[in-house]
Amino acid sequence: MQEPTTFNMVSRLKLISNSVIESTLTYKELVPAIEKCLANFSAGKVVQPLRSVVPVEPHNGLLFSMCAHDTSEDVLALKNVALYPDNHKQGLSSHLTQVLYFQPSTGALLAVMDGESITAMRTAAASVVATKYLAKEDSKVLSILGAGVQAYSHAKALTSSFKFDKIFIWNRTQSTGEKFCEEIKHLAKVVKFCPSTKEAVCDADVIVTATFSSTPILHGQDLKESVHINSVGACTPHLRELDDRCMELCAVIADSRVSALAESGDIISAKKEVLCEVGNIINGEVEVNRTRRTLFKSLGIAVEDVTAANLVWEKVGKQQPVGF
Ligand SMILES: NC(=O)c1ccc[n+]([C@@H]2O[C@H](COP(=O)([O-])OP(=O)(O)OC[C@H]3O[C@@H](n4cnc5c(N)ncnc54)[C@H](O)[C@@H]3O)[C@@H](O)[C@H]2O)c1
Ligand SMILES: O=C(O)[C@@H]1CCCCN1
Repeated sequence: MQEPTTFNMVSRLKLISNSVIESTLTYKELVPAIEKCLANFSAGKVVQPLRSVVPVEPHNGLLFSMCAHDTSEDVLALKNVALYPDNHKQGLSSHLTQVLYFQPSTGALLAVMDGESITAMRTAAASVVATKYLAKEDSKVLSILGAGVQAYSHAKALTSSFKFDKIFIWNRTQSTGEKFCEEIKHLAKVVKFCPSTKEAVCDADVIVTATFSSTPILHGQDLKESVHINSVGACTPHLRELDDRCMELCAVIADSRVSALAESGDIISAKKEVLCEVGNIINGEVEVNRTRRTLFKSLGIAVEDVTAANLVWEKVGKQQPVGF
């Protein structure tokens, strides 16, 4: 009998497309699953090395490799992200990603999933969890800086979990920002484009920063006394979205302390302490005063992809015939 090898196992491999994933994942299921995995992560139940990053300098690209084993759920996966900010010029997404989903008991590859919606939705779900624990309960004004994939998933996820009366949008390119406002106008009574970040954030209770900026776009002097920020961009040491004053004013809570100290340009440049991980708050180990200024520094961690991929596998992967 022929021994199973990687190559003859390929005939049983499931390939799961983005359209299938988009119609499968819901925030209703994803948010509690992400909350649980962030709690598991901070309780030491996840084996996850710091992700590796290969710069592809001639093409202004970065190739990330992110792997984790959630030992309490026994789920194993690896995500690749090709981050090419200039891809838009060729009509391609700036993040091209795949998730490899393994059988933990044998290491056999069970599925290759398109990572686009997984990345968009699990990142927004993590921000929902942070907002649940860190923002004021009566938050009514949401501000989003950016109008790309993450801006959209955050608008959808945050409004599906909390009720905002007003959403203020700023984007570097005004026409894209206005188009984005039109797309999300059903999500709040008022959805308005603001020509400056100051106008967009000065009344905000919750702020999302989701851009490729390499210099600060959010300034501490523009923040209210009480505000919660989900900072999603600036995930490499040379990028910044928040100025030093903003970093000084906020208590910083990360998805992963190790990732934040190694990867966040805002934390590294401002030499800012990380108070705790969001998982420490979920696990009841740390209490944070919601009426002060709080900042969730989201780097994106592999266990979030592992969790989202597992939901996809449980809902459609097992049943799906081989191939797309
Ligand atoms: N924390 C996480 O888990 C996580 C996950 C995925 C993406 N990200 C990061 O979030 C950010 C947004 O990702 P996306 O998928 O929405 O990308 P996208 O390509 O869809 O959108 C990029 C946005 O950044 C804006 N932008 C580009 N250059 C800018 C500049 N110099 N100044 C200000 N704005 C600028 C664009 O106008 C657009 O609104 C990126 O930094 C990305 O790496 C983080
Ligand atoms: O966690 C992620 O999926 C992304 C990869 C690219 C950099 C930002 N974080």
